[in-house]
Amino acid sequence: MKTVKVAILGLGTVGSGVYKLIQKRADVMEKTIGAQMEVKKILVRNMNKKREGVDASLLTDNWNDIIEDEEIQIVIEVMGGIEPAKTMILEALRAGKNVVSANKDLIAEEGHVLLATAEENHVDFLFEAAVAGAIPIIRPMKQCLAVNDISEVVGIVNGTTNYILTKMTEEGMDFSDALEKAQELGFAEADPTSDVEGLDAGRKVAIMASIAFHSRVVFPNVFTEGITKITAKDIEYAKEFDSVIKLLGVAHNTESGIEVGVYPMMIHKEHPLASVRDSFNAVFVHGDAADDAMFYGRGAGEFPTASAVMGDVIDVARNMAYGCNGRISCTCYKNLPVKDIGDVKNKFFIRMQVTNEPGVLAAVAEVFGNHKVSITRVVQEHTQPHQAELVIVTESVKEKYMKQALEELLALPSILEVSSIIREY
Ligand SMILES: NC(=O)C1=CN([C@@H]2O[C@H](COP(=O)(O)OP(=O)(O)OC[C@H]3O[C@@H](n4cnc5c(N)ncnc54)[C@H](OP(=O)(O)O)[C@@H]3O)[C@@H](O)[C@H]2O)C=CC1
Ligand SMILES: N[C@@H](CC=O)C(=O)O
Repeated sequence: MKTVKVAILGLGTVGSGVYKLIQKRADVMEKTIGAQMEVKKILVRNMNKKREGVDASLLTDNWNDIIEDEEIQIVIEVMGGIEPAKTMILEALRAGKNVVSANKDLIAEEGHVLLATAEENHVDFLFEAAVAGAIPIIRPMKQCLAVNDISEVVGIVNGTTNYILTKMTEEGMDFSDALEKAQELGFAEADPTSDVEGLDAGRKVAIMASIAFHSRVVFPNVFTEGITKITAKDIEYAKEFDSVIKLLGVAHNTESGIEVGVYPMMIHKEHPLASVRDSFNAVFVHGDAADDAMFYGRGAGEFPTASAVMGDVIDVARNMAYGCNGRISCTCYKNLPVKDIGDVKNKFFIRMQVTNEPGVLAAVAEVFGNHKVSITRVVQEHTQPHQAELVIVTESVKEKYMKQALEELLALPSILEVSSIIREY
């Protein structure tokens, strides 16, 4: 019986899940891949950390123990960050080792370099776990939907923020308490700023857009706005409007270029994405042949993420059995422009504090009118003796016109504060 020998880089949330799944599924590996699977080495940073249930003899903090070991055929990179992960992956690929990675930070910036290196060396570089945890989305877009002209990919792709928004909406939980809980549950990144500021979702949207539209979209192309400014009051208004607030990653392939962004959006409660709760993720894809397809599941955490990683590892091992590694390569054969956010159209919910006097509403409407912004809904609430809260909902308008209108509004003496600006889906 053959043995496929693997190395795991990182033994944190995801690495531990991968290690445990390899042990747990040992009995079926023979039937699944026609070989046994053995973890030969595990790279960690801190050799003194206590690691329950792990054979200590496998641990190393020396990369040479892995790269120089010719028996290791698959490297599973689950340590995260740009460096040293990038150098290690490139060295592994050049040494003829297949690589599986969950590292969206790196792939969203340098995926094309890693894929090209894999291709040159006839090995696999797979990364299903980098987007939406357990949900199969990379492979379905690359393979099952390959014949489609995909025009839209929209989704909830960050488990931490979806968990926080769910807890704030359903239990009135405080933002920081909900974040702490998400960290305890292993959903959050090492630096949770990536989650709450929309950067993590932005990286995933860049990866999905590149695959969906066959054109390279990198993280710096993605406009990102997080959920840190969302208040209990905004959530209350969303409920009043029969909606919920979700952090959405949105990518469209339009005639004038690719639109990519991540922002909190009010979405009507009847929409399927509105019922995606806790750390669950969901992605909608629209293709010209398939029409609408939706993918739903756990987007973060130890086993959901390890499940996706292991799917790739098993694929690599199967390819090894048939000698066909390196057959799935980069599919970015177009060079489409990515639009500036200013040229992207959205509907807006704007909540502001104004002086409570005649003519304020008319002045606000005039400013919006001057900048091509049409108003669809107005709610006004008297909050203090001489102050009111004014909520305006707009029609779809280019972001640059909304920006200009807001700048002009803020110069009006009757506008005391613009408290929230949230897009509507
Ligand atoms: N957590 C999740 O739900 C998901 C995570 N991912 C991605 O998976 C990857 C891993 O995430 P996660 O498991 O949460 O991260 P953790 O922070 O829990 O674990 C990181 C692991 O990598 C090791 N490590 C980090 N830097 C080095 C280094 N320079 N040399 C050697 N070892 C190193 C750490 O070692 P030590 O233990 O010694 O500190 C640790 O074991 C990231 O790319 C992340 O974005 C993707 C989808 C979901
Ligand atoms: N921090 C990420 C982990 C998975 O990618 C998230 O919360 O979704």
